[in-house]
Amino acid sequence: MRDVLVTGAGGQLGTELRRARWPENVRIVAIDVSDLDLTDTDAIAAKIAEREWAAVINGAAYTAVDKAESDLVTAWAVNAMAPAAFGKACAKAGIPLVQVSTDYVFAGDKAGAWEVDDPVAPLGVYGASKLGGELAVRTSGVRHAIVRTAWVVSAHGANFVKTMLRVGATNPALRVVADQHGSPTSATDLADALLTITLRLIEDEQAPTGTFHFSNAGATTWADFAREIFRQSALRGGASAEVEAITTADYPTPAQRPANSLLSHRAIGDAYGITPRDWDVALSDILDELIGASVVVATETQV
Ligand SMILES: NC(=O)C1=CN([C@@H]2O[C@H](COP(=O)(O)OP(=O)(O)OC[C@H]3O[C@@H](n4cnc5c(N)ncnc54)[C@H](OP(=O)(O)O)[C@@H]3O)[C@@H](O)[C@H]2O)C=CC1
Ligand SMILES: Cc1cn([C@H]2C[C@H](O)[C@@H](COP(=O)(O)OP(=O)(O)O[C@H]3O[C@@H](C)C(=O)[C@@H](O)[C@H]3O)O2)c(=O)[nH]c1=O
Ligand SMILES: [Mg+2]
Repeated sequence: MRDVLVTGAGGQLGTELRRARWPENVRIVAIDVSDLDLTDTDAIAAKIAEREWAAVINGAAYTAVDKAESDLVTAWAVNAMAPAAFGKACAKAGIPLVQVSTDYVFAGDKAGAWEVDDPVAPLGVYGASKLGGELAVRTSGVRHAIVRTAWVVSAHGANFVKTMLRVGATNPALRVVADQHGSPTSATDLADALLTITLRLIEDEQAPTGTFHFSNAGATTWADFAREIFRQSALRGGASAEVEAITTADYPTPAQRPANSLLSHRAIGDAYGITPRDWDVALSDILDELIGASVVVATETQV
């Protein structure tokens, strides 16, 4: 049996990694803060030394983007120091580390999709702390894959889809920013991609390492994403609301966010043959789980 340690067990990604179709000889040991507090770097080293792990997927993070602006010590502890500790401990144990990172390492000022080696320039504490985690993993000497993703959504945990459905249930109209561009990512699809990468890293010492991008395919804005959520929700008899397109300036937040978050899939396609499906198709699976499958109304003539 190969044991794979997964942090962030109760998060969006951790939940989907637990549900993913791992081979029978792989056991997922998913842990949360009660098993291991990631601000305790000694405890991280002890957890890795505890047994012979096959690999580690660090799916936990401090993901409250606005809160991080005023809580930077905790954000840096979880997002940078913990990956550093995992990098060091996994290098010592000779096992691969899969670290998850974010589009928010980029400034968002590029016209096209961000390539893995494009210059990073985070706009806020969350992005900077995640970049710190990337740099620490890269310089730890561990065999690693850093997978940047963006706009992660799922039927579980806190995310934009669930926020829209909750707020849309009691409000006829919502104001949503229309000048931030990106691709939503189903946590289920991200988990599948990480499964592929992790298994290759376990099985093959020569498996591709380095930095990769994964999101679902297709570009949208938060406003158009919200519209599609309500369109598909209404088809299922769920909440619906009008979406008023606003600018980032109309929606002030503590943290600045990138205007363009689009991630290129070139590296992950070349190295691992992973080609993501369209984001609106992935969204449909999430709404099936949250609301139920779409109702097909039969138009029968009553006699
Ligand atoms: N969500 C998104 O839109 C995006 C996420 N990412 C990255 O993807 C990865 C997965 O994110 P996602 O699943 O959405 O995040 P979630 O916020 O859903 O889950 C994060 C998990 O990390 C845990 N965690 C936080 N602090 C600690 C700590 N001190 N010790 C142990 N566990 C802790 C949380 O536990 P608890 O809830 O108990 O605090 C939670 O289970 C992260 O690396 C994130 O940075 C990248 C781009 C977009
Ligand atoms: C709820 C709401 C949000 N917005 C805006 C704010 C923001 O620009 C955008 C999305 O809101 P969120 O709160 O989901 O944004 P945010 O938490 O910044 O999402 C980010 O999380 C981190 C962890 C990442 O790594 C990123 O990839 C990204 O997914 O929509 C509105 O315009 N209207 C609204 O009613
Ligand atoms: Mg958020």
